[in-house]
Amino acid sequence: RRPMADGTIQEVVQNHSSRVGMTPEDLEQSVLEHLFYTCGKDLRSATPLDVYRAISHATRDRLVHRWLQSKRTYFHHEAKRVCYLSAEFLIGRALAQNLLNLGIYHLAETSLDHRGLTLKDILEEELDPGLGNGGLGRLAACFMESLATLQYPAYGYGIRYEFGIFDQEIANGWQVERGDDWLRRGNPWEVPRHELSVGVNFYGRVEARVHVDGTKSMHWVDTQTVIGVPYDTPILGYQNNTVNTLRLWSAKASKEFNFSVFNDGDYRRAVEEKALSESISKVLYPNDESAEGKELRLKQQYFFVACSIADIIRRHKKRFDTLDNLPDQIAIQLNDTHPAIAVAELMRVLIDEESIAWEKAWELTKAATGFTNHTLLPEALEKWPVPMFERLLPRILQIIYEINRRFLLEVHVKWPNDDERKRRLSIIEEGPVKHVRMAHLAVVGSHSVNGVAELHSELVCTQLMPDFHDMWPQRFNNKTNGVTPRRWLLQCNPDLSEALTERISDGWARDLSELTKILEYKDDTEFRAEVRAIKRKNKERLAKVIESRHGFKPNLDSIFDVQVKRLHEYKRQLLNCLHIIALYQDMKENPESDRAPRTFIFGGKAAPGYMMAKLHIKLINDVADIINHDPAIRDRIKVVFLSNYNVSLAEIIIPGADISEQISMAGKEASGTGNMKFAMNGALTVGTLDGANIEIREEVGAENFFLFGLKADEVRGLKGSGYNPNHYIERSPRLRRALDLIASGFFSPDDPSRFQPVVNELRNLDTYMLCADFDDYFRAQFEVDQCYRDPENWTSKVIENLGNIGKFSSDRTIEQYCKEIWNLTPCPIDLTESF
Ligand SMILES: [N-]=[N+]=N[C@]1([C@H](N)O)O[C@H](CO)[C@@H](O)[C@H](O)[C@H]1O
Repeated sequence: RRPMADGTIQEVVQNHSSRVGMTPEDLEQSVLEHLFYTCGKDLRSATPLDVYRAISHATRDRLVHRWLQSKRTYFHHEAKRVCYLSAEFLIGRALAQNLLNLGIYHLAETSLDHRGLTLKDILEEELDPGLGNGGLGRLAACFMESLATLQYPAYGYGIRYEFGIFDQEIANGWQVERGDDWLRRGNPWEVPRHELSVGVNFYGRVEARVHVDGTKSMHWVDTQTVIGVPYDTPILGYQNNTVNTLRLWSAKASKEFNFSVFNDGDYRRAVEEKALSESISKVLYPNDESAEGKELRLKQQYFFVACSIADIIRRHKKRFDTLDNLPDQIAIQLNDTHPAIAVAELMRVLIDEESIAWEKAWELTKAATGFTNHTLLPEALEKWPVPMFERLLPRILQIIYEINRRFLLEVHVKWPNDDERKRRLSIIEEGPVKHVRMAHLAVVGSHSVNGVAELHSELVCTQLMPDFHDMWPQRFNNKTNGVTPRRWLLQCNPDLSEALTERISDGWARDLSELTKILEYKDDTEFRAEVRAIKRKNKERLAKVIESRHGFKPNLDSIFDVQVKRLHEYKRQLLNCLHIIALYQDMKENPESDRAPRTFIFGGKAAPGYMMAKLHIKLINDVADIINHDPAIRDRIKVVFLSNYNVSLAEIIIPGADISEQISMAGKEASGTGNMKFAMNGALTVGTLDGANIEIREEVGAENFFLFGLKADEVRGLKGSGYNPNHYIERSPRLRRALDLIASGFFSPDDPSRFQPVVNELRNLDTYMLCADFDDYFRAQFEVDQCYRDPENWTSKVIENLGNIGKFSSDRTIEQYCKEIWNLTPCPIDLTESF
């Protein structure tokens, strides 16, 4: 507390050197002090988990003053901030990333080493916060890190699930789900903010009150309240002073026990009510790209949205005594339809709680809100039954109806006699049971609607929402995804990062477009040799994981051919499996055939209720079993399914890959982000012209990308003209033979008809056109083989990918969002500034 000239007392964030000193000794001292005071242990009795907690707290000590200063700076400078609302944040482990972004990774390594401890081992003690399903959740995490690195004021808002995405075990080739109790060891990276808890209403009814001045107001009464308790996680910028906040809401019963119920001796109901309300943030729904219709899911969505909107308005009113400038101070981004109810909730708060007129409230809501669509899959588009909405959120439904009434009036003005168009556009889907279309609510309530890659954004306009595009073409835009180079290169591939920094300095870590400078070394033999040596070392690390889990050491000279992503038929893991079987049959027939050895590596979870995807996992494992134990094949083909694919495993697999499989049916994968991470780590892509593959190929050069398959318009054309898979099976002996082998039960001697459903789907429907793309895929894979056996040619392609991948940094994506949707400007943090 410093007395100022004008007599006022100023608060300055102090940092006492011993506590946050940046020398190895200081850090070592802090770790020992936390071991003692925080964990109640000394070095002799400390477990690796204790050391992990101690160094995590010591690291946290070194960011807290930045965190506080960031908040104060934004408040003081009235900085506009983005609030990224997402039901998923797949943030991965925090310690290594935070040490790196604080610039003290090596310091930590040294100070632990000094005590005979290995940072690498300690890092393994951290459990992955699996608060997401896949790409959408990880994208939100990459975005938060880029926002902080680019010094933009930002809040991430989501749910603090007690159980994240399930842990996947493979038992006898089948996926088995285990609860992911990720908090069982505590979490040093979160800070509860009980004082900012919010009450959220459910159920009840709405009553209208007419006031003496004739005005009417709506009141949502007899509700059941659940408390949302915020837990804050710091999001550090890369080597700057910015620390933004990820605020995740946890549900708590509003009152411990409903004593009146309790006193009536209905103990069970008392406990049930408590458990019921706290079940809201209990578990993440494990569906990727398929809408979950359960009432608890709608409760989860409204819960975190209502908490977040209340928090946003509370903070705004603390600074301003008007809400008129809300859109100048806040940008709200809806990460898919999961938080779309925010449009109606913001309206409710502005009208019912802030007494703002409907029209004004609507202008504020639209101006403040943006919506991102991440998928075209019809089954992923969320719509909720009106009766469920009525029961759970009666006031919100009323507001949605009024939004829709006014919207359809706007449609009527433009297309007076087009009832069919009104029916298509309506937020309410007519039918025996009416439904609320959440994507429609999001578009109507937003000033911006974007897709996540050029092709996808185009298909959003032409396929998914043509009527809305007709209505508001100016709202639709594209923001091609990106990934943070801090986690997905600097952290997961330190050797390659060093080789780059040695030659082009470390500017690339902040601005990935600087990677083009490495192209000057394309013909540099030393660099080329280093690129190969680094890949081999990373393959070795991956091979160790495979050996420890599957008991065999993959051949490091083999092509590490990797497909890791959620299991979904449109991602076509089955096509990859068909190629493996065809290759196997070829090798059996021509044992002398001279092909490069391959290690096929799969990983990915299937939604627990998605039986076909689970059957594909079983097929891959059964095929692996047969081929891996076939003496005729030796190690020329090895197949492995690595269980429990998550962010941490990806950080080991991706740097060790030679081939990145991005083989979805064109028009189905909105973007993909794994494709970007692989190319950034020196893998070459085998892919279709789908999602961001198209832009990756444009950037790295067609000659450095193994392309195959039908284009999106060809897929639509063929489907339109009655696609018949048999037409392709008859013309492809390899494909037919592979299908016959599966159908024969060769890979499932214990249950010969196990995979009949897989073969039937391909022969009768082939929804994702594997048969149409099979031969071309086989051809592309043959090109991979040929190229791999020419290491100089391969290395050139790898360097071309590395040098031209800069576009796919989430920094570029975030800059575009900030300039074109959120109208945000950076707000650097000065630690000496006092307020
Ligand atoms: N939901 N969803 N969509 C996805 C992914 N499955 O999470 O979002 C990702 C992030 O936008 C996309 O990369 C991916 O193509 C798309 O399928």
